[in-house]
Amino acid sequence: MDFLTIAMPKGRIFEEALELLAAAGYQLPEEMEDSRKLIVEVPEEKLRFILAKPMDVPVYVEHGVADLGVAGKDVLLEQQRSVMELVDLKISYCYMATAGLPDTKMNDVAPRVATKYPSIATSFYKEKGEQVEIIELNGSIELAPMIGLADRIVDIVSTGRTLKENGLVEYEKIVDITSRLIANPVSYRIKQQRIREMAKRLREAVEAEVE
Ligand SMILES: Nc1ncnc2c1ncn2[C@@H]1O[C@H](COP(=O)(O)OP(=O)(O)OP(=O)(O)O)[C@@H](O)[C@H]1O
Ligand SMILES: O=P(O)(O)OC[C@H]1O[C@H](OP(=O)(O)OP(=O)(O)O)[C@H](O)[C@@H]1O
Repeated sequence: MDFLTIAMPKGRIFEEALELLAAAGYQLPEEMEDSRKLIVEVPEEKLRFILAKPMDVPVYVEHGVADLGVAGKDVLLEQQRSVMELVDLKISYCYMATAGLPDTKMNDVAPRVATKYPSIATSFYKEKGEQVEIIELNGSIELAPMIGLADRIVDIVSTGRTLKENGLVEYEKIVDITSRLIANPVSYRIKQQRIREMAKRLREAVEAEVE
């Protein structure tokens, strides 16, 4: 069967993305949310889902093993892969910001910035004309200023609760983040009709949600 393959991020974005697909009229099995299966085929809709780590979604799409994917704008900005961004799904809103201990200046000599997003952080400070050393971490980024590893962090803020509970404050907002529907450029050409139809239906569902 000629499936459209969609790479979906497990975790935070997954549920909202499924809800949006349902709102766009796609009939998906209910057990998809609780299943541990990594490939889910829905023959009735001619769809196949690959359940991937959020950071890996653009990798599958760039290599063409997935025609489409759902990825956070943070991941897209960080990785700059050769994929097409088709629809702003307006789900999983958060933003990227700098933060640190209150009332502290950046170290004049060798300022250090901890982050899971080295490329975004580098561009941000470069644009400000500040030279910083980037320290790449994989999570619990807020620890870095608390234990003296870095002067600032570049990380995602959603409710602000993690910063607050750890005595940190936000300094600069960098960019708003939502999830996007992305496509492999070759798939887009070859399966244009189906992909454009899905993009259109999702766009309409997003509009209906916003209203
Ligand atoms: N509070 C938040 N923290 C992190 N990511 C968020 C938040 N709110 C929305 N997002 C979006 O969700 C995506 C991350 O999802 P999730 O937290 O499930 O994965 P992850 O932290 O990258 O993966 P894992 O923790 O499994 O390594 C981000 O790319 C971002 O677009
Ligand atoms: O503003 P808030 O609502 O508190 O959300 C922001 C926090 O959530 C994310 O971490 P996550 O929970 O993904 O854990 P991690 O530190 O392991 O990445 C992010 O890195 C912040 O730490």
